Amino acid sequence: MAIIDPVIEITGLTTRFGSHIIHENIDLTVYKGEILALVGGSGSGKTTLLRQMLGLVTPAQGSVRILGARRYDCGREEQRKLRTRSGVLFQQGALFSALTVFENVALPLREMRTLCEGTIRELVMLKLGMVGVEAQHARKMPAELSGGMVKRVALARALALDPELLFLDEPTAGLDPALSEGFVDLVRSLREELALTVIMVTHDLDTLVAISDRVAVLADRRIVALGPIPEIITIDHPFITAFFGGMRGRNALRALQQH
Ligand SMILES: Nc1ncnc2c1ncn2[C@@H]1O[C@H](COP(=O)(O)OP(=O)(O)OP(=O)(O)O)[C@@H](O)[C@H]1O
Repeated sequence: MAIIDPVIEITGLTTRFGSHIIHENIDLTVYKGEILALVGGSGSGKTTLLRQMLGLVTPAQGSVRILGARRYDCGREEQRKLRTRSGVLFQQGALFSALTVFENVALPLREMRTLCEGTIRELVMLKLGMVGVEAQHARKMPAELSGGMVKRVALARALALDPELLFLDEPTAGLDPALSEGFVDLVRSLREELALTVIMVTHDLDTLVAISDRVAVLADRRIVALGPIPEIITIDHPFITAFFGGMRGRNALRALQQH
């Protein structure tokens, strides 16, 4: 896969909540077609950085360019377009509990206000099929679904508008290892099929090893390491040593060597 075009360009980004500085002068470029994983300790600002790429948290300083547009300095129409070009799977509140599976996936399509009911129906069923959810589940309520199925439906909703960028916040949290593996395989094949760029926050080493092309490590308010895993693990930083050096880290890295 040729990785050349930058689709996200963050430069000189600083984030403050009151007197609390979360990020300081961060630069990060994400390239078209790659899966970039953001890792870091609890509270290091991973989710906040993801939300800044999505236009949900304004940085104190710096610039965020998404698909060539300035995220925090463009008109309303441009903002709306950018939103439709990004799909998001948040860790919490993945689905609206009062809506059926069908209506959850239909929601972003209805918000477009341009599609007729027949087209919406076709697209919803297509997206559910893409993530391996059978048509019979479309009428179910989220509470009737297994954890793995909820994630798949949320992914179908994230893909509803055919996004170019897919943002995943802890996509495998709460799934057992077999379900995690299935979900990771799904993301990998969708990336190939749909030419997606994926930005993912994860604590899960197995997921990280299985699908990330590059990893960005957030610590000390900065990105202290950025690159493929074999490069990252050579960097001498306490977070990296603790994260990759434990028993789970060693097991996950062994899996990487066997790939
Ligand atoms: N809206 C907000 N107002 C004030 N503080 C915030 C806000 N959002 C996040 N924070 C603080 O910013 C810091 C970074 O939060 P963030 O959720 O980005 O970290 P994280 O790396 O994703 O953590 P975790 O792995 O625990 O989810 C935390 O100290 C958090 O309390």
